[in-house]
Amino acid sequence: MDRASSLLFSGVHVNRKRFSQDIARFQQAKEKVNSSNAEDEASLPSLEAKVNKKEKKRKRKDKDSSVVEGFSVFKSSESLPSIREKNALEADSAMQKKEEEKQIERASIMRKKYGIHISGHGVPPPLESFAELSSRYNCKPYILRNLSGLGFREPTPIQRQAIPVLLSKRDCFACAPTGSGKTLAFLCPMLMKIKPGSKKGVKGVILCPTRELASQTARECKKLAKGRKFYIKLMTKELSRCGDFEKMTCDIIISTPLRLDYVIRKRKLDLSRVKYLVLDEADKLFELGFLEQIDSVVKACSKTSIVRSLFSATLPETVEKLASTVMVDAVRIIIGRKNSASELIKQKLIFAGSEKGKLLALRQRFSESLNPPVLVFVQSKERAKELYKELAFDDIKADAIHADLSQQQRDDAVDNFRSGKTWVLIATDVVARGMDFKGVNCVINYDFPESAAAYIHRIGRSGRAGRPGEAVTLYTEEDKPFLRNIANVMAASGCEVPAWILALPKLRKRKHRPGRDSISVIPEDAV
Ligand SMILES: Nc1ncnc2c1ncn2[C@@H]1O[C@H](COP(=O)(O)OP(=O)(O)OP(=O)(O)O)[C@@H](O)[C@H]1O
Repeated sequence: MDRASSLLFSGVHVNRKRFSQDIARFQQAKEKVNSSNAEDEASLPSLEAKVNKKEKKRKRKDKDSSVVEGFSVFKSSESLPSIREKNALEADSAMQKKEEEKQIERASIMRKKYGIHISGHGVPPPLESFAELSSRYNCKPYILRNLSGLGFREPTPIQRQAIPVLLSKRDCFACAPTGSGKTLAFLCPMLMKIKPGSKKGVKGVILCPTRELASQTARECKKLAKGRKFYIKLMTKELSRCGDFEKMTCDIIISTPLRLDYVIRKRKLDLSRVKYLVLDEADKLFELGFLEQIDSVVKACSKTSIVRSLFSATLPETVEKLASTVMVDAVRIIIGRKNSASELIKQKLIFAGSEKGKLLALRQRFSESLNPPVLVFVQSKERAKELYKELAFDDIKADAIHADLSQQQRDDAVDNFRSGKTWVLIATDVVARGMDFKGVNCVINYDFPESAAAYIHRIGRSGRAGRPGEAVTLYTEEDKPFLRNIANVMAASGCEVPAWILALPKLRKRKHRPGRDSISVIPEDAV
């Protein structure tokens, strides 16, 4: 008996004969079941394979899920350091933010201390010292050596702010008092950013309104570049006419607008690689007489990444507006009060009544005290010649400089005044801007200046680089209505001005250039 039937019938006595048919039927059914079991067994490998496959799949799934789980576990077990990393990063950025805030605060304290006013976004902090040129901007040692050789111990306010702005390749408007070191403020970044001796053309252009100023700037540039093989060229008349610019190595060109415009028009010089363009005495350069030439130079300096800058002691809003059409995202830097005279200059107004009265007043002053070097400004070359003739009769070492002289004569007049051979230099406005005659003790406005800006620049020939200076302005009845403009400048720089002058009516007319009686009192045949 097989096991199933024995279990089914255990302990039960069955009459096999009586139930033989049922047993036979049961037997058939059992065989059927057995045969079907046998069939099932035959198909077992495939089923097992299926099960195995399923099992494998499950295991793989499990494995996969364990991988995923593992990964997530790994993630969560690795997330500790990552959280730490995140925290560290956050702490770092918080510290960085704090440091930035401190820097901003330090910068604003320094700006306050030095009277630096800025507008524009992301303006770099001012320099604390020249040494920062190395630490912050990787400046080559020769510049620091030259600065120290020139006796410049610390940067002036305009240098503190304009140098970082230009080094960060931002266009800029810079307005700072006369004699406050604007020249170095634009020369220094230019030399730092230009590779000397490149054969690829001019990289720096400086425009000045007069040949004298261009020549002075070229000399200053060479002093600062000493020790490096820079090719710095002053655009003289001869160079503009005969220079072969294609064969010439030239890193920096310093020129008046007229000369540079000439070579551009003659297609002698390619300025398309210029990286730095400086307009010194910018408000003068934006006057009608220069405008076309400036336009031609600005167009010729066509590099898109060019850095353009405007410098002057006087920058009227009209000029800023006009210039802003060619500037990109410019920073504006004002030192002290905009369009004001240097506070180092003691300013005086003297009423002389008439033209004759002016000559008397001048003679009297020179007889009482002549403290050379003295600069005397007149309004025209004719008047410069006349006054020179008058003073030549007195025992004064005087000379004159004006546009009727040859270039050589003008250079000699400047050199003799600089070296002390000339005590009194009679000049037109040709030397009113930018000229750095060291130690001019007094500026005398023999003829009333034509505008407040002209006044600021003229008197700014004294009181330079921290030294005190004096300015005397003679006026006649005719000049009285224009006194208020000058008096405002005087008052703004802390000089005393009579109340009646400040109460004079405002004038619409800006320029004052009246016809004046001749200075000469000496008969023509006596000369
Ligand atoms: N950091 C400095 N320390 C001492 N002297 C300096 C410094 N920088 C420039 N100077 C000197 O100051 C004098 C005036 O400088 P600069 O001619 O550049 O003045 P400026 O601001 O351009 O004046 P202006 O408006 O009349 O053109 C120069 O004799 C120059 O050598």
